[in-house]
Amino acid sequence: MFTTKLLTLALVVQPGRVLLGMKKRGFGAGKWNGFGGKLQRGETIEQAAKRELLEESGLVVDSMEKLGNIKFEFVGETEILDVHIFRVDSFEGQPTESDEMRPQWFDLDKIPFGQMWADDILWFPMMLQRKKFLGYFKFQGHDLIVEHKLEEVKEL
Ligand SMILES: Nc1nc(NC2CC2)cc(N2CCN(C3COC3)CC2)n1
Repeated sequence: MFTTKLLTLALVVQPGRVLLGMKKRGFGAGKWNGFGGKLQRGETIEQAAKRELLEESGLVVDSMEKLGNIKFEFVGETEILDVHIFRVDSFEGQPTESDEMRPQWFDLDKIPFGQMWADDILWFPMMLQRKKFLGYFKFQGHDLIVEHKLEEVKEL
């Protein structure tokens, strides 16, 4: 019996660079990632993605597109992480450090995949090319992908 946890992930992309945050605590601490978290009661996934980006980076979304959905399973655990991935192309504000995240811009040819979740190197290129994608990853612990599927789709 699996339970599913809905999570958001927003990647802020400007020409030639992407904004990532160093996660300072909690799940994924010590890794660079986009900005996101859980839904609050009564929130749509889009509303949660915008709220989490604002809370974690200080940025207000002007335009955002849903590009991906990846489900993550961990061997021996019964909770599936259902991550909805958004690309933000325009925003207001300056990236600001929060309790959760320390933001930093990265040139697209210098994305620190070695300090990110192991799945990122596989789907980031699709996100950067604005391709829509569905994925499934099975992890053994936090570092080893034992199984995965990743496909481009016409619509999510
Ligand atoms: N890039 C990336 N990869 C992941 N891989 C799976 C872990 C193996 C998960 C993931 N997120 C799930 C966790 N979420 C935290 C913020 O609140 C919870 C951020 C997005 N983000």
